[in-house]
Amino acid sequence: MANVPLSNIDFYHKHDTPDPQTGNLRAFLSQLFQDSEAQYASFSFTLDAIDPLAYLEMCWNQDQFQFYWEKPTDELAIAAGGSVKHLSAEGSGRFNAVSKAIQTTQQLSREYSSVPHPYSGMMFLGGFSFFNNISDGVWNDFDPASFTIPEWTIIQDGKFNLVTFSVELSLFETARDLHQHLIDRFDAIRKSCRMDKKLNGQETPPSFTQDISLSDIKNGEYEQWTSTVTKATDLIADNNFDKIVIARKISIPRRDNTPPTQVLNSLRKRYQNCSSFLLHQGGSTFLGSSPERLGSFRSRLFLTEALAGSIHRGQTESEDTQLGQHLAKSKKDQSEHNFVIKDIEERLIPFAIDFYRSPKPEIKKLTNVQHLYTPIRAHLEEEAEVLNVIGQLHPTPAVGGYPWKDAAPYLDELENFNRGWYASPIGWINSKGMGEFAVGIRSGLLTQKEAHFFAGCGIVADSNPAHEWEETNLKLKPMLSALHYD
Ligand SMILES: C=C(O[C@H]1C=CC=C(C(=O)O)[C@@H]1O)C(=O)O
Repeated sequence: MANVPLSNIDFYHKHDTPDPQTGNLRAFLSQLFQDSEAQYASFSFTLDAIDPLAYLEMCWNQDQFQFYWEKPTDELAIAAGGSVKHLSAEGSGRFNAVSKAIQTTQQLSREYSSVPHPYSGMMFLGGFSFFNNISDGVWNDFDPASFTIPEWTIIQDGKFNLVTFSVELSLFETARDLHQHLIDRFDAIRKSCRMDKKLNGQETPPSFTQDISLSDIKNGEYEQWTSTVTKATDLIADNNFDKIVIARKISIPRRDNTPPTQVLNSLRKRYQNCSSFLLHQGGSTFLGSSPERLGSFRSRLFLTEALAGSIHRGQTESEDTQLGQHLAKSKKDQSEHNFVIKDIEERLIPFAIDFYRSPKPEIKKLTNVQHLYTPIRAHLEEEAEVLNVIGQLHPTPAVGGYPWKDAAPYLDELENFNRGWYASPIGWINSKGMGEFAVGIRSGLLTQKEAHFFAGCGIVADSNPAHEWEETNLKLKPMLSALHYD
């Protein structure tokens, strides 16, 4: 978490560890091996004072699934690694397919926890592609829907830490073998934490600062952008649709050696009210710091939001306030924002018993940009499946268009790249029916050879290409800075 420095790791072997003398765990294990339906199991134990990002950094394994999520203002951080099971799907039915696969896996899973805690138990970590399928080879490591049950998860919830180990039971012959495995995993975490203290005493290898700035990137891309935005406003004037979100992709050869965990460390410090995320699979890393929540859910309560309409931050407090007021009054930004509210509410109707939003947008201030922001709170119907709700909301007009069915066919033609997982739902679900999905914006994809950065903005009837260009530059800044590209 932001207030726990990377170097300040400590870890205690407490009374509730998988100690051979722990009666409850032994009883659970022997029952587990008599349960003919059980195929997976998870084991949660408390930990003291550990920064999940520090642990992930220390045991980073390029060849394995790795995950990180942190929203400092919510005091929640999740680090995870390894893969017990991977669920994937594609096409328009991918949300439903993953939802069903998760339910089936949960029915076959058993859970032990040394403490009753909402974050104990198995987690499903992953996300979805923007479109039903992915046509660009740079996203080869990411399926259109991809969720992993990690081997280990460390969760920091406020000041409380929990570690969970998940296993596939067929890999263990006896309860004793599994018990030994848990002891070994626990000891390995302890040892790694000791090693980390040494590692943190060493100098971090310097990363090569790049001589690439946003003004260099401008070149021919600016002319292309102007013509794309003009085409979009022409299509709006011809009544094809009301709004479309056009994005840019910048691809740069990778010459820096900044570890992804360091990028995340810088993002979580600078963007405390954002969800900083990292998904590493098959050697590629998709990461970012998203200000936009697509949905978070706890039981039947579902929180989502409209986030659209942007302006830069001021140099002084008064300039900043004036800019915020200007944004709140801007007709162009209001219309951009209102399409998002209207569409989210329309899409929630089939799933919600009721929903509420404040009548006027608030201003959400990030380090370099401020947005119009309207939180929306809904109570879902008993039978609503949250991943299907997420699938219905995606893409909101904050990243897609309005009406989406009319704008969608033009997006491919206007943007000259496939979005992959950019602007898609990224997040987690746990065994208690809690979860959160951010919209994967302010993000980048790191492959072995290249870094790809994405940023888009909402185009409405009176959008101006030059202003929108500057807005995308502001939105690119967090990732470019975190990777030393500015
Ligand atoms: C599409 C992006 O931002 C969206 C979220 C907030 C504000 C936006 C805007 O003002 O255009 C965009 O709708 C992006 O950052 O890539």
